[in-house]
Amino acid sequence: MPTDESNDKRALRAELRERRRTRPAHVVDAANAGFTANLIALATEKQARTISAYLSTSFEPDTRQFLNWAIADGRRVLLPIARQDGLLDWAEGDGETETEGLYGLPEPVGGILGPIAINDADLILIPASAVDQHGTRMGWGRGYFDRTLGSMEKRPPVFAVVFDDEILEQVPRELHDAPVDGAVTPTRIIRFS
Ligand SMILES: Nc1nc2c(c(=O)[nH]1)N(C=O)[C@@H](CNc1ccc(C(=O)N[C@@H](CCC(=O)O)C(=O)O)cc1)CN2
Ligand SMILES: Nc1ncnc2c1ncn2[C@@H]1O[C@H](COP(=O)(O)OP(=O)(O)OP(=O)(O)O)[C@@H](O)[C@H]1O
Repeated sequence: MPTDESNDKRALRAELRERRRTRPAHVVDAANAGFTANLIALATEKQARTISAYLSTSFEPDTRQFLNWAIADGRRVLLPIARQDGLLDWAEGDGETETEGLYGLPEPVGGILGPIAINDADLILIPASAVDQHGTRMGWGRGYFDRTLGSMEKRPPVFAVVFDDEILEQVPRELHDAPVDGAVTPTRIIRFS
């Protein structure tokens, strides 16, 4: 039976998804310039040679300008490929080729690395629908990143990438939820703990 928390999450996610879909284009453009600047600042600060991120859709915080910078700067970029079994494979991004994966999300092409490839990352940038002041993160409801982070013995810094109004007072928390160390928004780099 679904718990109260999982029902709360579903309702909240629907609201957050709607907010992303209705954000005016000029607001999104300004936000994306901020994401790029803050993601570059964070990767530079962490001296991250291998960075795990995601290929954004048009409703998500833009990672593409950041990824282009990272690749041009000689950094290795790992991007997720959603598997049927709930795990994530990874492939290196080349800044050009991509395809549509399971669920219609953009994914890298070729050179599939298994789930443990994430262990090479010096910095993990993950999608989220919301995070709260304690670093509790809510994703999009399939548990991919909870499973991925939960399987890691040693985690590098993990930052969620969210719009400012997705930093909430409190996010419903379930036992399997893996907390994040911080969040990157268009205006701030936030550290929890
Ligand atoms: N660009 C991008 N790539 C990504 C992610 C992401 O959030 N963004 N992921 C991040 O994890 C993984 C895919 N995660 C997914 C998470 C949920 C659904 C999905 O269909 N959700 C349902 C709601 C499910 C529920 O509430 O139970 C839906 O949207 O209708 C699809 C993919 C891997 N790749
Ligand atoms: N470590 C785990 N092991 C097994 N199942 C898990 C794990 N983490 C999450 N799940 C399952 O995945 C489903 C979705 O979980 P939840 O609602 O927390 O996802 P989410 O955090 O929104 O997703 P994501 O991590 O993909 O962004 C739940 O049914 C949960 O039981």
